[in-house]
Amino acid sequence: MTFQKEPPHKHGAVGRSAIVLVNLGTPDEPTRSAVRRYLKQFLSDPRVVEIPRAVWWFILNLIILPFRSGQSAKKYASIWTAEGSPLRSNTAAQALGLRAALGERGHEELTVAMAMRYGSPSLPDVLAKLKADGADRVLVLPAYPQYSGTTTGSIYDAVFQHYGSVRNIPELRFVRNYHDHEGYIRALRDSVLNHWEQHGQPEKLVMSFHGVPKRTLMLGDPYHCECLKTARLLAAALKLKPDQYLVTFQSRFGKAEWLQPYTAPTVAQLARDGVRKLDVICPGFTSDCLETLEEISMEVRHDFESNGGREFHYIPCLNESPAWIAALAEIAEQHIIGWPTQLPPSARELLKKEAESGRAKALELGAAD
Ligand SMILES: C=CC1=C(C)c2cc3[nH]c(cc4nc(cc5[nH]c(cc1n2)c(C)c5CCC(=O)O)C(CCC(=O)O)=C4C)c(C)c3C=C
Ligand SMILES: [Fe+2]
Ligand SMILES: [Fe+2]
Repeated sequence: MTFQKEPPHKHGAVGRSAIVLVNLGTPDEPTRSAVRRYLKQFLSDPRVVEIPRAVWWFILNLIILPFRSGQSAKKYASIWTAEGSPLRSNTAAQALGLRAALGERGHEELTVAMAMRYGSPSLPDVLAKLKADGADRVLVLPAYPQYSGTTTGSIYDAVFQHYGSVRNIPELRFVRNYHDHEGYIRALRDSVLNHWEQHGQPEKLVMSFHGVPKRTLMLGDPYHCECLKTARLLAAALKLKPDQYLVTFQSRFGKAEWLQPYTAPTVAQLARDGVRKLDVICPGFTSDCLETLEEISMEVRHDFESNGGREFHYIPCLNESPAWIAALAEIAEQHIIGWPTQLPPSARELLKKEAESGRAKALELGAAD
């Protein structure tokens, strides 16, 4: 093992605190080659696909990547905006919002950055930049409310792996989940109630979560359980009776059985059973992305309408909603207990001097990236 080279530790150097909001990641462009690069990194993660490496290498490189890259690129093109991939721009906006919210709560010393597990800005690059800018306390905040080894667990892996070659490791803290956090449930409830104020209440509310292979549930992954708890709490907050809502799982990948019931066939069946007005919300996604904007709001909408459904509404993700940013700030605050809130006077002096010597930009790192 060789460790990364660092300048000698400066006596009395000022430590800073940082939060990294980490999301899944997304391609850099909606093109076949960029999607291929992204899918290759994503689907080579042993946390995501638990098949013996040698077997998977052939399936991935000879079947999945050649066929899926082009198909997925077309889907990405259908949701791309002037700001790029919605997942990335939404996560960046959340990081900026979180920085502002924490500032208002008196945490002037905190830096907030966003990073992606796959693609850019890459988690190792962001962690290295934070360290270079003097952060010696880092809170890793995954963008996933429900813990799964396939998502949250994989972010932890990438963090551990990065610091495996660092000599002077910062203090690390991790958010594990917030599927039952009051602020998160409140933000979801407000978003549904606002929607109903404008569009009226539907006959049924479908809560659609991203699926995982059923096998991972049997092998101890708590994800399924946490999704069901979120759904129960949201239903209670909305005072819904059991026959007014359903929990489903979307985005099945591959041939194996995934968590059931599957979203698309369930919605089609509801339409055939005579449901005319339906709302779908995706509480497991905190940012709108391909899986919500294309799969739910386009494909599943089509499945509903072509089976006799009349009125389909997709309720957007929390994205930058003020209630969600406030909840994120609460979640972060609950994990940084004991960290200094204010910059010590000596640090203010130092920042001033560094600003004068033109290094201010480097210290003002983070969300602006
Ligand atoms: C919200 C939690 C998520 C879980 C759990 C999850 C598991 C999981 N996903 C795949 C395969 C794919 N997912 C893809 C996109 C995608 N997945 C999530 C979130 C979770 N995935 C998000 C937010 C996104 C959207 C990314 C974006 O750029 O907008 C894709 C890529 C798109 C496609 O080609 O369909 C794949 C592939 C597996 C195998 C898995 C669990 C084992
Ligand atoms: Fe996924
Ligand atoms: Fe999908």
